[in-house]
Amino acid sequence: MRTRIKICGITTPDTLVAVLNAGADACGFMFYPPSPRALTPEAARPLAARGPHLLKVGVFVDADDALIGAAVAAGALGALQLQGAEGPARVAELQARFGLPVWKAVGVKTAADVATAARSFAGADLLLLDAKPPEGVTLPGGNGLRFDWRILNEAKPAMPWGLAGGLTVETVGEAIRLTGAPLVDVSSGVESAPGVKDVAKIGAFVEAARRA
Ligand SMILES: O=C(O)c1ccccc1NCC(=O)[C@H](O)[C@H](O)COP(=O)(O)O
Repeated sequence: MRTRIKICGITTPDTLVAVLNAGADACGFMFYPPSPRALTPEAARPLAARGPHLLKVGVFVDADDALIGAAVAAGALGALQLQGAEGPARVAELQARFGLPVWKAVGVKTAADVATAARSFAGADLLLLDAKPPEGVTLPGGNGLRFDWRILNEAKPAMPWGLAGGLTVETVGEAIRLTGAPLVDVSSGVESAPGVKDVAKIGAFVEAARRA
C-alpha cells in the first residue's frame, strides 16, 4: 500500500511549490495563533490557490466555528484536523456542519492510548497518532517528538490512521517499514528553524518516504 505524505505548517508560496514538486499528497495550514507556523485565513488564500489537486488540511486547536468557517472558505480546505481537546461530539458536529472529512489528532504514549483513541474517535475520518506532549510543552503538536512506534505492533487502529511526531528524512523510512503507516505527517522535521520550512528537506523527506 502506498503511504500518503502530508507536510504540515506550510506558510509560504515557495515551500508550497516544494511540496507540489516533491509529489506529496497533502499539506497542512495551521490556524492556531500561538504556533510558529500559524496562518490567518487571509494569509492562507494565496497559498490555497496553488496545486488544486493537493489536499489542504486545516489544523485547529479548540477553534470556534467562525474561525473554521473562514479558514475553509479562504484555504480551500479538503479536511479539518483537530489537535486540541475536541471530543467525539465535536468531531461529529464539524463533519455535519462543514461536510468535510475530520481528522482527530491524539497524543500517544502507550498501546492503551491507541486503543482508547480508536474506540472514542471511531466516527472520525482519520486518526492521527502523534507523540503526547510532555509536561511544560505548550504546543499540542509540531514538537519534533516521537512515541515508541513498536507499540503499533500491539494495536493498530481499525480505521484510517496516520503517523506523526518526530519524523525526519532519516527516520521516516524506518517508521513506515515498522508500522505500515498509511499516512505520515511531518512538520519540524523538514524545517531549518521553528516555523521555517526547508525546501531541500521537504524533497528529501518525500523521496525517503517513497523509497520505504
Ligand atoms: O505544528 C504546529 O505548530 C502545531 C501546533 C499546534 C497543534 C498542531 C501542530 N502541528 C500539527 C501537525 O500536524 C504536525 O505535523 C505534527 O504534530 C508533527 O509535528 P512534528 O513532530 O514537528 O513533525
